[in-house]
Amino acid sequence: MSATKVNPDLQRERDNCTFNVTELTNLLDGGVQKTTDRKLQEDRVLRELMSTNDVPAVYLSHKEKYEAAVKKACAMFQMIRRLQDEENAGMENYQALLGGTLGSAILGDGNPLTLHYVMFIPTIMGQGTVEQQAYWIGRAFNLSIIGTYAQTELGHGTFIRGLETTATYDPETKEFVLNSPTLTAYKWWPGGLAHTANYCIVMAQLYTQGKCYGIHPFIVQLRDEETHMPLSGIKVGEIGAKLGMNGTNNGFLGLENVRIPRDHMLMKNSKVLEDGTYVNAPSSKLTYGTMMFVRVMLCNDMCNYIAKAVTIATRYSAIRRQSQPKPNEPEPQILDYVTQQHKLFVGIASVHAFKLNADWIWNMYNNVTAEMESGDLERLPELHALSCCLKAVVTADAAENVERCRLACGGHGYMLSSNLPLTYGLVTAACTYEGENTVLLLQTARYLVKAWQQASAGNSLTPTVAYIGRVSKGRRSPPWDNTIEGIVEGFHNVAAGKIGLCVTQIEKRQKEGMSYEDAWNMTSVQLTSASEAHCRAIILGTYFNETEKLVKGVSAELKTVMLQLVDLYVVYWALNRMGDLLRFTSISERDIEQLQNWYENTLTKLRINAVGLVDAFDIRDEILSSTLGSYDGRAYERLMEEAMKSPLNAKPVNESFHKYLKPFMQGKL
Ligand SMILES: Cc1cc2nc3c(=O)[nH]c(=O)nc-3n(C[C@H](O)[C@H](O)[C@H](O)COP(=O)(O)OP(=O)(O)OC[C@H]3O[C@@H](n4cnc5c(N)ncnc54)[C@H](O)[C@@H]3O)c2cc1C
Repeated sequence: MSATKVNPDLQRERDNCTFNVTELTNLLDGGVQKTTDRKLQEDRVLRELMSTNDVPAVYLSHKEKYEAAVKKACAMFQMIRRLQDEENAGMENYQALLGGTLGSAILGDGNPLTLHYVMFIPTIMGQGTVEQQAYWIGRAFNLSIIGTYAQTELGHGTFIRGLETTATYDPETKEFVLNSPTLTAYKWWPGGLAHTANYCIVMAQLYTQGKCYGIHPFIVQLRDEETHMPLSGIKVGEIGAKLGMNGTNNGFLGLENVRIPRDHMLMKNSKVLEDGTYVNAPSSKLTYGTMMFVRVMLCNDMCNYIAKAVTIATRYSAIRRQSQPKPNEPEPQILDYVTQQHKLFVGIASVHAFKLNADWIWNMYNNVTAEMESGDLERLPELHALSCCLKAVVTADAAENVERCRLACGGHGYMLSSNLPLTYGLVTAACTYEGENTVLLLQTARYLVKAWQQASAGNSLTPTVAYIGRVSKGRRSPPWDNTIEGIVEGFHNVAAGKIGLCVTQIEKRQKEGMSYEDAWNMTSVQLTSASEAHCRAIILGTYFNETEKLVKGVSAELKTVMLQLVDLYVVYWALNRMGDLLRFTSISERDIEQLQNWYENTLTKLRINAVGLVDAFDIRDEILSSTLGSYDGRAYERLMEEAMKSPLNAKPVNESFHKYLKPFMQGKL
């Protein structure tokens, strides 16, 4: 770590830490070797790609930001290409450079080439025939062509069947003709579409022999490979400035009689034959695998962003002193305020909880895939339901945690140089892309309602919803048990109780004459709440169970802290959802009082290790990119150094004084 002098308050925190920080770092990385590899990779990438003398990106214009992002993205992928050649490495280099750690250190506000790697190539691999893969993948992998993925339109995002772009087969020429029949049919959002990509996977309604066969993927060339000029019939551009991710070059696309060869339709699943005959393939489960992979990656990325935010806010809270609660005593570190601990420590625990949950669902995915190969599809809907709600809850919690960390830094957290606002921009976007969160929660709710109905009919349920069976049979909930296991059980009762109420409500509304759809819509606030409760129960239970396993192999000191984090997280959520627990369990006023004390005592126990816990995330200064969170704690010096980089500080008097202020002040304007 940094050799510069460390702020004495921060140093004291490190001296007082009760566990071995490196032991925890290794555990979080997945082993000593993985930590060593990660550090080596960081050394190499940062040495080559971080330029210290650039003007801070926040002072660039929108256009300059894009141009700088393209320059860095090219340097990044040039490096990956070399590393892949030298080491014959797997996907680790891509994962690190596209994600929330190294990727966001180099391109802090998004990467215009991300979609090429995370959507264009995987879609060709998942949905292209072997011949199509052979034709496209090589060129795509070495970036001879740059692609993106265009699904969302101006008029439709969630409702895919409502997309309006058409691809009509012309058997005369053996081509598809693509059109955007209306303004709302324009593709809108795809990353890299505006000025970066020259190819694109366009999702369009397939028409052949006069019939519509629904949404299918087509590879469309957008720009000339030499001049980069848009091809005839292609109307392409940028959608404009956004809350964040201003480096991703999100674009729009209109198509006017654009002709593409028949074999540019990705035909692994369904085909259109030369004469225009449509051949429907048996539904492929492969697309499901890609989706699971993306969602798990997203959960891991969210962990990285929360870890960053909470590292910044915790270190800053250790060096920041404010107020004087006891007369004649020095101002305390703001980390000593229990309200501050309440804001920060749940963020630290969330990183652990989400990491373990992401690993757990990934293992489950691999097991279910193995079952599928032997023809057993039983757990597929369960896995789908889980991945939907987990994505929704993790991204929403990540956004909440990052924003809370920003607020925890007071005014300085509002500075872009704290890197908290930019991090929020990246995280909150994930609440919308890869499935809008409310819509995902409602998808899980459909599964839960079905599970309730199956249980009521006496059928057995798959493991993650087995608890519904117990409650749906009307057994009284057991007496409240004020332990971690008891709280997790309580959350199961809340989830099952909420699902049961939703089912009752829907049935009642239908009996009163509502259609099922209207009854569903009328009940949807409760349905999303039930879905979230189900997810909370899973997250809490998994975090507890997986930590119990993990601590068997760690030192006694680390074990104590890891279990304290579990206590904190589970009790935090119990207090946070007290209304639900009161409604659906037999928790008493006395239990609540005990929980509140337990929570406050756990905050106090964790206080001494707060800095050690965020140090264990081992996020180096270049990746944190924050004036407030650096390892040495020189927040004030860095704030001033960054302020001096503002272009407004280049001259003592700004021209506007002579042009406007002075004449105005002297009454001449
Ligand atoms: C940063 C960013 C990057 C993106 N990148 C891409 C990309 O590369 N390629 C691409 O194709 N798209 C991309 N998207 C688009 C993204 O996938 C869509 O925005 C997303 O699917 C949501 O669709 P929408 O915007 O149409 O919202 P809508 O679906 O219109 O949602 C608006 C509101 O309506 C609600 N709603 C909608 N349907 C229902 C329902 N059935 N029940 C209850 N409520 C409902 C939602 O909950 C939400 O509150 C990106 C978006 C963002 C923000």
